[in-house]
Amino acid sequence: MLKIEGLTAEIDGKQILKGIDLEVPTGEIHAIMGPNGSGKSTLSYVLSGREGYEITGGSATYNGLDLLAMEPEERAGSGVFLAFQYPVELPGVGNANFLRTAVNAVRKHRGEPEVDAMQFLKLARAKIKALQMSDDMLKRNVNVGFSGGEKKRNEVLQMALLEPTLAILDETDSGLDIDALKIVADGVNAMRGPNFSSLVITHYQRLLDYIVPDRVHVLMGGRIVKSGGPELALELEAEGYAKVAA
Ligand SMILES: Nc1ncnc2c1ncn2[C@@H]1O[C@H](COP(=O)(O)OP(=O)(O)OP(=O)(O)O)[C@@H](O)[C@H]1O
Repeated sequence: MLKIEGLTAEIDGKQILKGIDLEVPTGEIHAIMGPNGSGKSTLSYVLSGREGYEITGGSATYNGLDLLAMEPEERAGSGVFLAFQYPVELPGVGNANFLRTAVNAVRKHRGEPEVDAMQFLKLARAKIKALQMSDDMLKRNVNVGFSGGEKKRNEVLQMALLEPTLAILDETDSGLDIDALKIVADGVNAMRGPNFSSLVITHYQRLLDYIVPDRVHVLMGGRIVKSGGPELALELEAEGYAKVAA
C-alpha cells in the first residue's frame, strides 16, 4: 500500500505541496485530478525522487518502506514505476538496449537472473504485440522523433516489461488519440490484480472511462480537497473544479 501523510514540498523556495494525505491500498487504482498548477506533477516528481524538490514535512511509504529516503533505482527495484508527462529523448541510446538495461536492473534488485538479448527480444515482442505497437520502436533511439502518442506507448511498454507493483502515471493521456488512449488503458488494465496498485494523474475524465478507478481525488492548491468514487470524475467534468470542490 502507498501511504502519504502530511506531505509538504517546495521548489525554489516556493511551497507547492501543502500537506498531502492519501492512501492507495494494494490492488486498487486511484486517480488524481486537479486544475493546472495545483501540484499534480510535483507530487509525482517528489514520489520519484527527482532532484530540485525539497521535502519539508510528512512522509510517503510503500509497503512500509520510506519511499522518500530511497534512491530512484531502489524505488524501481522495489516495484515502483513512474511514467512522466514528458518522457525524455535519449539520442544515441537504442530503445531495446535501454529497456533491457532497465529490466535487468530491476531483476537484479529482485535477485532474479538477468535476461540476455535474445530472451529480452522474445519478451519484448510479446508485450509489443499485446500493446498493438510496432516492432520498429525497439530499433529506434529512445523516444527520439517519437510522436507524443508513441512516447506514451513506449512508457506503457516499459511498464509492461518491468512488471511493477505500483505504477504512478502522470498525465499518460495527454497527446493521445482515442485509439492510443485505449491501448494505454489496456496496458494498465492488463496489470490490474490483487498485487498491483496505481495512481493515475489525469486532466481528462475520458481516460477514466477506460481505466475505471476505485477512487478519485481532487488536488487543489497543494492539498487533496475531495475524494470519492468514479462518479466524482464525471461531476468534475460536468461542473468544474470550483463548484465540485467548494
Ligand atoms: N521551478 C519552479 N519554480 C517555481 N515554481 C514552480 C517551479 N516548478 C513548478 N512550479 C510551480 O508549481 C506549481 C505546481 O506545478 P505542477 O506542475 O505540479 O502542477 P500540475 O498540477 O501538474 O499542473 P498541470 O495540470 O498544468 O500540469 C505551479 O504553480 C508551477 O508554476
